[in-house]
Amino acid sequence: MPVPDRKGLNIVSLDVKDVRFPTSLGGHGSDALHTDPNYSCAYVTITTESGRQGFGLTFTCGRGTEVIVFCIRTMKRFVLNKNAADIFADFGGFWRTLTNDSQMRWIGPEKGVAHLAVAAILNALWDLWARLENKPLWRLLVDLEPEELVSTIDFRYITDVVTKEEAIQMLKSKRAGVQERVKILEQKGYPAYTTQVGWLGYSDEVLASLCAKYLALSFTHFKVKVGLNLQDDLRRCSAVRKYIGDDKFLMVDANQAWSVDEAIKWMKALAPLKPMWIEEPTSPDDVLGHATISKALKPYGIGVATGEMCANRVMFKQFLQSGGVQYCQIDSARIGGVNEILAVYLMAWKLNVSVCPHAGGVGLCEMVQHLQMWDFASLSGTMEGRLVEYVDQQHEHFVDPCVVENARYMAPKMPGYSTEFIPGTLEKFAYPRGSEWQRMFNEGIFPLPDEAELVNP
Ligand SMILES: C[C@H](O)[C@@H](O)CC(=O)C(=O)O
Ligand SMILES: [Mg+2]
Repeated sequence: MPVPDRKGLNIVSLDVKDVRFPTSLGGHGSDALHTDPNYSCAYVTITTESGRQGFGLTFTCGRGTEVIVFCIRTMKRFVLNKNAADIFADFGGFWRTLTNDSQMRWIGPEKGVAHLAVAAILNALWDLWARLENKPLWRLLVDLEPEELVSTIDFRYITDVVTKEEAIQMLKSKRAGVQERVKILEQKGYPAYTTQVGWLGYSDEVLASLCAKYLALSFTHFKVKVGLNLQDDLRRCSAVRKYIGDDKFLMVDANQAWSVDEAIKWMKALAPLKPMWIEEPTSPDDVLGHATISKALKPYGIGVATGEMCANRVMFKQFLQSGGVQYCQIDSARIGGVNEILAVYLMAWKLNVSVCPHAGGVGLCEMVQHLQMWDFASLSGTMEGRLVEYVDQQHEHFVDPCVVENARYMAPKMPGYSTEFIPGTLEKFAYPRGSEWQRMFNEGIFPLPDEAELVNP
């Protein structure tokens, strides 16, 4: 195991900040249910005795970020004064300590605010580990021996689909071609699709100009938000289909707007526009509902995608087992960090479902590219039927922003998980005291926050 020397790696601080960007002003990121999101995150910085740092975040839509910040502060006790090398040497064991504390698990377990907090902390730890190894995270994952990688995963609740031993065998069977696939990633990157054209708050004119922009950037797959009004959806999706032509791909995303029967009816109406998938047609918890929708839409060639609000590996297991999902959308900031996401990739591969990561949020594009590149190099060995979402927002705030060229993510080169903000970002966008927020309050662009938010230092 490439576990760093323990010297200097005692964790001496865990800092967390509420960071918000005023994206609702332009309708960026808007969908049927999140009509005015301010793209935000709880941003964690972990520092060791020797001054080494790891940065991690979980994505939110504005209000409520302070709740996650509080939860992360409560969880500090599980991290402070631990030695980072000890954590990495038994990452699976540490994962259980963090997610299954006998008192805190009552507010989860492994779901909701508690799990979002866990994700931010674990993302910071994985970033720290990759930095200590002087590798981008995807290379750290690829270079771990199958036994080492698998030791980071908690297999409790999923052994009926995949066991530790089976996972090791799956990874070993792919070892032979790993270096060739790494070269392919370094030379050609990984295919992306764009959601930027179709936020629900965008006017028809903006949608038209963005279609032209992303076509010129060589994108072949375009996702459009739907679900508020069928006539509007028909008009917007017809326009996009007209702009992109029949040889490109259209995906639609309802962000949980419908009941099961409504989803089927609505999608039958959109079927002539040939959407490749309907994303989050109904409640993210309704496994059997998704299976019903998948079955009903199969004859129309429409698959079902979900995962960005899937609570944990157990829910993913059921979606994958039930035939409720044809495109599995892992999210780097919702479930329990890389450790739990690896479990989902293993189950999806075994159950023959393509993983197409969700990335509509702050820093998600930066993170999920690493995970999907690991999948190509070490597990699935294929890019067939797989794409990583790309939204062109907030990249300028990252020290190592994702780079998308010719509609492909270029392989990250800098050490870490690409999660560190540039210094000015916290000064400007920490909520509510950042200079940009102060300016917007003074100018009346946003109301002063209420008491709950003000208690956040
Ligand atoms: C609120 C977010 O922008 C959400 O709409 C993102 C999403 O559903 C996606 O990227 O997919
Ligand atoms: Mg979505």
